[in-house]
Amino acid sequence: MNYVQVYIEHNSLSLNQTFTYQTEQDVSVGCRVKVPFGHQTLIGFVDSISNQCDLDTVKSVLEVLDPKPLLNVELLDLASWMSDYYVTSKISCLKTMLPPALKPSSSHTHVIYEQWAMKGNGSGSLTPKQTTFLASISFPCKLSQLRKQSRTMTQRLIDQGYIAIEQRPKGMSMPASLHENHSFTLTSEQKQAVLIISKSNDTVFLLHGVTGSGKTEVFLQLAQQVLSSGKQVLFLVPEIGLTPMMINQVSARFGKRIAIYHSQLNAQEKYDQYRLVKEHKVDIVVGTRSAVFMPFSDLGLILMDEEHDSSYKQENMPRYHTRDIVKWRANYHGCKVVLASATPSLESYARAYKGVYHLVTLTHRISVSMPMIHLVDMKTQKTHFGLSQDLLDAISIRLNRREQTILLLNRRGYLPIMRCMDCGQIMTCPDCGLALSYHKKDHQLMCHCCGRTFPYANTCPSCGGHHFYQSSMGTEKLEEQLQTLFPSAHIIRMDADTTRKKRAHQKLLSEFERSGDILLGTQMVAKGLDFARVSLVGIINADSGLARLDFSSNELTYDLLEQASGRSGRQSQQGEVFIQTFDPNQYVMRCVLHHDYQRFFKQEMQFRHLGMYPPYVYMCTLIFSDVDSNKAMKKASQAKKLALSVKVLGPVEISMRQKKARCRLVLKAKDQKTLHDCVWKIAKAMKGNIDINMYPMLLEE
Ligand SMILES: Nc1ncnc2c1ncn2[C@@H]1O[C@H](COP(=O)(O)OP(=O)(O)OP(=O)(O)O)[C@@H](O)[C@H]1O
Ligand SMILES: [Zn+2]
Repeated sequence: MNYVQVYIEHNSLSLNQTFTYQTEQDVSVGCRVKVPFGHQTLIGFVDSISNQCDLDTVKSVLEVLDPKPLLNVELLDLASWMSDYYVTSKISCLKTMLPPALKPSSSHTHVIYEQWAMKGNGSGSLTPKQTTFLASISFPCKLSQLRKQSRTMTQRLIDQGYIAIEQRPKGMSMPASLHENHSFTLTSEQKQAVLIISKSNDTVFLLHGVTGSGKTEVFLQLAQQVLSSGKQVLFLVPEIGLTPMMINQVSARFGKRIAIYHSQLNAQEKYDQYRLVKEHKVDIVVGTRSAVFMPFSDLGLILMDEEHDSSYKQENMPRYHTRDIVKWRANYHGCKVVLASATPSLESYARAYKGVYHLVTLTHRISVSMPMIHLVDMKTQKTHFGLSQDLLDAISIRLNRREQTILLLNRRGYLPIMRCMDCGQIMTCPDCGLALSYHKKDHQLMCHCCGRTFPYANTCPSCGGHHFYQSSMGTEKLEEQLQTLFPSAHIIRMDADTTRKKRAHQKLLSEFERSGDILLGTQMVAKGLDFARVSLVGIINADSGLARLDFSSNELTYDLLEQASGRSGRQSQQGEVFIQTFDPNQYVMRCVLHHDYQRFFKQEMQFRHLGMYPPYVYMCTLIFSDVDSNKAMKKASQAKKLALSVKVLGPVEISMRQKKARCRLVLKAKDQKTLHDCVWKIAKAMKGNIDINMYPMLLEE
């Protein structure tokens, strides 16, 4: 008889509690089992196994779900480490690591594969007709199309190897022929970077390269070296939808041996990609956050692009940061890590500064200089619908020259705030207490925090008034107004509302590349885009992020402005940027004006030092929630009494979530272990739900 200790996820349990069950079946650590728990049947993971037990009564396992453990030894170890490091339940870590469909079941939609024709290295003689046919094909293209044109000639070219066939899940983007196997001659800076990283004995590198300095090519060359030595490569990107060009480049370079893993895949597609890695059928994985848990067996290199990006931090349980996982896995596999960004996180840059990471820099763009920044002082400018005359003139010039413009407004919807003109009351979400936005197309009010929507009422709930301030605007209104100002311009809007559908990002971006004049949107338009014809970037409301007064507001604003600016003039035209601000002397604006990351870093580090914030201290937030705000406050105060070894801020009441009041404590310590031990002490002593966020990137979410 086997006695197994099983992790179960249940509200009533304290962190990482296990229960003992018995079974006669074969079972190993890490297998999923179905077990009775109270009146319920739950699925748990086996934590350990023994053949003895001193309990009087032991319930039996109902079913062993996996003949072999789903996760290998490395990933099981990683789950234990994560649970300890982030003070979070081990079962949530195990669950996070696995693709949603562990086993394809008939209820899942199956992937449909398509055959693509790729250019092959054929040999042998061809008839003149076949030669003309071959020359007319623009690779890659769907095989079915070629067959329609001539079945026999297509087959002949396949037989002779002039056409190679590749299976791809339907709907997956294919490498554009333009990028086909095309690698650049590296600039001397790029060459130097590749050389340093490949020759050095250090493990973690920070590649700090200004926007448009060609970091991608450095990545690809490093990947190439590692792949030729037979090892695997993990290439992490923040958001797949925004990096179609990057994906094309990687797939064009490395062909079939690539898996692409991200949140827009359905369960079956994820499972397929996961299996490809597990069975070592691919050598390189390009993916977002969750790809960091792929079951590699022989990892040789991890590349993390835009390492500062907040999407690398998971904001629900387990609240991990991809960078931490990357370093853990690199250590396990004995491989190198390259973190890259034009605006590295303060934390990473501070480590590089101290020599913990090896700093490698790219200081120039490939063939143009950095874009020219204009800070537009909105206190003195004449504006039309929130747009300054300077920016409008610059847009007109671009329209006349058939160049492209990107506009950033970091608020979606039509009216971001509904404030009554009679009594001043703001319409708020009853669940969160935060302002509701009006969305004109759907004609409804929406809470951007919880997503709840309400029918539009043109009546103030407090005084019955019918007039609302029209002073602020979101992307939906900006689009409408730009279209009035520039009636013949082709304007494309990209924000959470226009990108709900699968592959919507790609569609909008290729529409922009083909025929767009203006791309406007939220922070999505600031990330990673590389369009040759964009020579103007406008930032409408540059101060909005600074108003938040979070400890990282300056850093996030600097990143956003510098990254957005970086989309302008990347290839041949000299770029220009107009930043609309009410405070052009604020130091973040001054640093962006000169693309001066170093100065930003030094000054911001001083503020962090004075305020005792990361990276000078280790920080954690604890949030206690309850329908009764007094109870939430009481729990927070109890926890505070346990936190003797660290500095504590709060408790303070913060915005509600799901009708529950929330109270927050902020814990800080100079020493990581002190903080870690203190949080564990609280987590063990206080049962029930505490939302623990170790090393948060923001205080307010
Ligand atoms: N050696 C090279 N010669 C010519 N063009 C190059 C070279 N390396 C890169 N490029 C081109 O320069 C442009 C910028 O490169 P890339 O997109 O890699 O920049 P980046 O450093 O990732 O910038 P960002 O941080 O803004 O994303 C791209 O269009 C790329 O194709
Ligand atoms: Zn809400």
